Amino acid sequence: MENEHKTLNEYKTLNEYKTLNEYKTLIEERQAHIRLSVQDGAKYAILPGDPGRIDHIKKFLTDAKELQYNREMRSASGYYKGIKILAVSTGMGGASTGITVEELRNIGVEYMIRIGSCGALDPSIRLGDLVLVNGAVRDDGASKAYIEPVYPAIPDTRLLMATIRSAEEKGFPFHIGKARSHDSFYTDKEEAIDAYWSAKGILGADMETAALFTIGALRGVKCASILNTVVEFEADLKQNINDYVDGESIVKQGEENEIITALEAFVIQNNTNN
Ligand SMILES: O=P(O)(O)O[C@H]1O[C@H](CO)[C@@H](O)[C@H]1O
Ligand SMILES: O=c1cc[nH]c(=O)[nH]1
Repeated sequence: MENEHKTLNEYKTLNEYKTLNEYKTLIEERQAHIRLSVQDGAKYAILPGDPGRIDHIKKFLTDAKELQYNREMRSASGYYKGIKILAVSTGMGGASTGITVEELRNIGVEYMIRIGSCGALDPSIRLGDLVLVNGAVRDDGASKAYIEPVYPAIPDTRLLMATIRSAEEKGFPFHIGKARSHDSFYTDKEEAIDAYWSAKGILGADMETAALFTIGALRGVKCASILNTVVEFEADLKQNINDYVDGESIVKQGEENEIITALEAFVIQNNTNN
């Protein structure tokens, strides 16, 4: 109920609605892609790329329930230390991430943390290490569809700080730095591109963080991104991602670490808000 009213307040209070039907339509109407309505909303959402990761997040939630599964957007909700959490997969890439961010905001989500996977671009980063992203190179198409490339892709400072504090308190291996978000995996230039951004001090590569940060910031949503390293720098990309999908243990541990880091960051944020 708390979240419903937050969103509805952006429009009018209940008394100002012309009819009860108008009010009901607003809270019951499902978003086109995530298929969730204001009634499903929560203040906090954790966003994996992979719909399969929803199962792993649910293990950390009480009263976890599946909500919707449409295209690549699968959702579940539950509670972590008494706080309602939505888990919604974005699918791969900035385009579907942008749609997910917009529709989650429409149902009242105010804080979003991506829990993704990345390939390391920094040679010192090991499998399963977390990258807490403090800025992203906007090499994707979706963020550029919203605003010119000079606009920075950066997380919400306090939410980033909360992720740093929770990873530190848990003793997880992590790095703080920049990521590069891209739209391609198999062009003929990937090695040269990775070498270029590695030399510029970028820590890791993913496909969603830049769109999340850019679109989230433009829409007033507070965002952060935690990436689990599934490929070390200059290692075999296909082999490593296959190992991850097959449940290889170090990267699975990294995934668990990023889920806990995000959930604990929401607890820190929630304590600050209250
Ligand atoms: O594991 P997720 O969160 O999907 O993240 C990474 O994995 C996918 C590519 O294999 C891309 O979506 C990339 O950003
Ligand atoms: O190298 C990688 C590995 C995972 N995800 C990416 O986007 N790039």
